[in-house]
Parts: sequence; C-alpha cells; structure tokens
Amino acid sequence: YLLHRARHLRFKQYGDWPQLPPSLVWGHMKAINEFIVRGERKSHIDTVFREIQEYLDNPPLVLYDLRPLQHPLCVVGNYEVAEQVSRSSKSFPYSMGKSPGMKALEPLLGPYSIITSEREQWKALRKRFNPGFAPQHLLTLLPCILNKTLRFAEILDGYARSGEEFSLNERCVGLVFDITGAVTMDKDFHAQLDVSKQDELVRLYRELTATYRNDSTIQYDSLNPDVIRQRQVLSRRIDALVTDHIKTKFAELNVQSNERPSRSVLSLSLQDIDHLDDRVLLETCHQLKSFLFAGHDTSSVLLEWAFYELSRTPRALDTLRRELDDIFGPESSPAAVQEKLLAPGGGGLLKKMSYTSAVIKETLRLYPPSGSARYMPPGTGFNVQLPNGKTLCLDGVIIYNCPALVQRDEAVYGPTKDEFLPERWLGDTDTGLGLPMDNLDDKGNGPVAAGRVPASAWRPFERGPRSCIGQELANLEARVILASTARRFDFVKVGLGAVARDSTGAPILDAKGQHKVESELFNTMQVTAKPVDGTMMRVRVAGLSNRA
Ligand code: HEM
Repeated sequence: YLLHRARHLRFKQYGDWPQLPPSLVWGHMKAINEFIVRGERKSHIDTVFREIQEYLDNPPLVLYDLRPLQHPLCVVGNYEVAEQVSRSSKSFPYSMGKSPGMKALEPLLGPYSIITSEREQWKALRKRFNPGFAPQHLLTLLPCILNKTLRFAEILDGYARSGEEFSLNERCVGLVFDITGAVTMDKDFHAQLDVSKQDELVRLYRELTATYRNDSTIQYDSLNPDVIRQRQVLSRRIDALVTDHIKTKFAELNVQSNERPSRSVLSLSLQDIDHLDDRVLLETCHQLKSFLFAGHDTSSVLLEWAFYELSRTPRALDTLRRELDDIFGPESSPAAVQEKLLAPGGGGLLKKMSYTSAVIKETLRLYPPSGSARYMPPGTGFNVQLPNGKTLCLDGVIIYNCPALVQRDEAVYGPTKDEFLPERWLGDTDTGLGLPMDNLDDKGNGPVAAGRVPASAWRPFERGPRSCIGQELANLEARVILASTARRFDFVKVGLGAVARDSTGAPILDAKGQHKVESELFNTMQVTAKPVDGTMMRVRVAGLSNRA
C-alpha cells in the first residue's frame, strides 16, 4: 500500500503539471541539484528556476516536488497566472495567503508584522500605516532624504579622492537604513558613520541579518538551536530599543509644543492612539522592524544594480545625465540638486524625470530583489486558469510568484528580455509613482494593462492588496539619489563584472552599446537577491573640468 501511495504522490497527484521527471525517492531534489551544480553554485535559486523553465520550453509554471522536506513548490513565470495569485477576488478578498515558510523571518519582523499577518489583522495594519507611505506625505520628508543623500555623496567624494576600492552594498545599505529610519521612525541611525558611531540598533540589526547569510539554507538554519537562540536574543534586544523609542515619540506627541510635529510614518500611525497598551506597543514595534528590514534590504539592491548597469551602458548614462541637466540645470553638485528640489515646487521636478524612472523600472525588471510566496491549505478551492484555458487548483502547494521569471518572459519582452534597455519603458515609465493607492480599484487590484507591456508583467513590488507598502518611498529615494549622484560620479566595477578593455585600456563596446565584461556579476541569495560580491567598485568624480 505504502509503495502505491508513494507512487501516487510522486507521479500522479501533480502528474499533469509542467515539471522535470521526478524520482520516487527524491522527488525533484536531485534534478534541481543537477542544474545547480552545472552553473555558478552561489547563484540565486531564481537563476536555476529560469534555466529549468527554459529547458522545459517556458511553461507558465513549474512544479517542484520537495516532499518530505517541504510542501510541493510551484514557481510561476507567467504574468497572467501571477496576477490571479496576487489579486483579490470575491471569494478571496485578500488574495492567496502568505507561505508558512515566512515564519523563518519572524525574528527579523516580529510575529505581528504586516508582511506575514493575514485577513482582518492585516487589513487593520495596512489602514493604520498606509497614510505614512502616501506619495504626497512622503514629499514632506524630502529634506531628510536629501540630507542623508548629501552624506552619501560626501563619502563617495572621499573614495574618489583616495581611489580606494569599496563595497557599494555597504554604502547603499547605510544610506537606505538612514533614510528608512528617518522616514519611518524619525530616528537618526548614523548608519553611514564609522561603526563605532552608529546607533546600537544598526549594529544589532546587521548582526541579526547576518544570521540569514547562509546562501539558500534559511530553512535548515531555522532548525539549528544555536542560530535560533542567537536570533531570539538579538530580536529581543532590538524590540527593547524600538519600544523605548515608540514610548518616547508617543510622549512627545502628547506634549503641546511649538516645534513642528514629526511627520514620520510612526508619528502618523500614533495620531489616533489614546493609550499605548502592550499590544499596540508590540504591534507598532513589529511594523517598524518590518519597515527597516523590507526597506533597506531591497532598495539598496536596486541602487547597486542601477549604478552598475549605468556604469557599463554609456548610452543610458549619457541620456540620464542629459535629462538631469535639462531638469536641474548644468550645476551638477548634490548640493545644487538639493537646492532645486527644496525650492518651492521642487518636488514637481521629480515627476519630470521620465528617463530616470525608466532606468529604475528596467533595473527592477532585470534584478527584482524579492518575490512573493503564497499558500492555501488543501480543501480551500483556490483555482487559476492557465493561458491554454486549463484550470489548476493550487491548494496545498507553495506558490512562488517569481518576478525574475515573469519579467524576462520572451513572449512579453521579446528577444531583448535579458538586455538593460530603459528605452523600452519610454511612454510608460510609471514605476508606481502614479499613486498606487489611488490607482487601485476598490479591491486593491492594480490596472490590468497599460502601455505596450501588460502592467502585470512588471511586478517587482508584487501587485494586488499585498503589494509593497513602501514602493513610493523606494521610487522617491531612488530618484533623489540618482539625481544627486549620477552626474557627479563615474562608477568603475572591479573584480566580478569588471568591463573588458582593449590594449589601450579603453572599454570595449559590444554591438548593443554596452561595455563587454570580463565576467558576469550575478545575484546570490541573502534573504533577498543581491549582487554576490557586495558590488565592489571604484569611483571617480565625473569630468572634473566641467562638473562642479
Ligand atoms: C526597491 C525596493 C522594494 C522592493 C523591490 C520591494 C518589494 C516588495 C515585495 C515583492 C513585496 C511583497 C512581499 C510578499 O508578498 O511577501 C513587498 C511587501 C512589503 N514591502 Fe516592499 N519593497 C521595496 C521597498 C520597501 C520599502 C522602502 C518599505 C518600507 C520602508 C517596504 C515595506 C514593505 C512592507 C511592509 C510589505 C508588506 C506589505 C503588505 O503585506 O501589506 N518595502 N515589498
């Protein structure tokens, strides 16, 4: 009987789903491993999924039988299927539930996090925190985003003077951590200063995220008692610091003062709270932790890839710089850009940055830092329709909406699917700055189609009710940072991904207008997908003679 049952589970239960040939004992684990060892071992698992999808002739989804270690996993690479998973419907107003695998992130986020909460609890949190992330509100925080960016530019100036190699990842993480801290909790983390001068929270947070740095072994680390204990200790210390901060801010809010009231996401979320009981305190703490985590880990990756792709695509860099010259004038120093943005109506300049927006959109298309893993228990009745009209019930299977596949689908993006081509977005550069809150219908779904590419085929922030609450902030900071630094600095990749040079030392252009590279820079998995080497760079002040 047992053999009959095992055969059924392995070969019949999902027999008509697209998949690699399963083995009775190993399911798909052995077959996946064969693809892993063929390529770069440190590659993010999305790269392996991409190779398997191509090998199987690009089906809309692929099933991976990982039992008994995990639930079966279904990786979605087609925008129409992905959209059905993420959108709300009459029977499933909050779309599919989140995957139980996200529990591994609990020490980072806290058990009440908006990222993992469900149904009414999630809805109440989203309602409470949405106002702080609304575009108009975020514009009021522009001065503090610019301040942190000036510090970043000063640091780059220092590297330009010394000629030293540095990890762009470390610098971008510091910058984005500072911005997220200021915007969400009105706190200066000093994350861009020397380690000894940084706020204790930064150190603890770095230590905690480092426990997740074991490539793709999150699942197994979660079972290691030492790692579990270490995460608990760090998490409790972070909770204590964050709750103290919340209490201080709550007390300040309740004291009449002539000073301008704080505009942070935290302050806005406390406005309607009369009494800070333990539950509200903990719930608020877990949201702040979630914003810190989700905010810094993703936005820094966006910046790293954007600077890298611009550094090896002279055509795109020239176009971007010309746009910035037109909008901000020829004076290109970060301070001059700051002055323009802070002048009356300055925020409106950001809306004019359509090529910059296309660069951001294209970077997030090629290198989405994260995706969405969903799950509905068996018996729920969650069905999707495949492009061929066939219906599949997704109950009991972890569904991974994988933007790294959807956003390189040849059927949508054509033969240039793997190329960095910001121009493809001209005329359709909305990166969500088109007010996602207003753009959504009453069920929280986004527009069905816009421009030449279906809107749902670009989904780095996911779509539907559980889409990223911080997408406006991410877009805003990326625009401000690119506006302040893209004309000032020339980035030069060193090590992995460095450009190839001819005998005179000049970079070699390929037929598509990009510099040839000596080796490919690629993403690895460290909770999110990020460049494997920390994006080692050198930087120079661009055209010293004509740029301030
Ligand atoms: C380039 C930057 C960013 C990218 C690519 C990104 C991507 C995503 C994705 C794919 C999700 C869905 C996750 C899931 O379904 O499990 C998400 C959710 C979320 N993100 Fe972001 N994110 C970015 C920046 C930010 C920032 C700056 C913040 C806040 C400071 C933030 C806070 C959140 C939160 C709280 C959620 C959960 C929303 C909910 O379930 O209601 N993210 N993000």
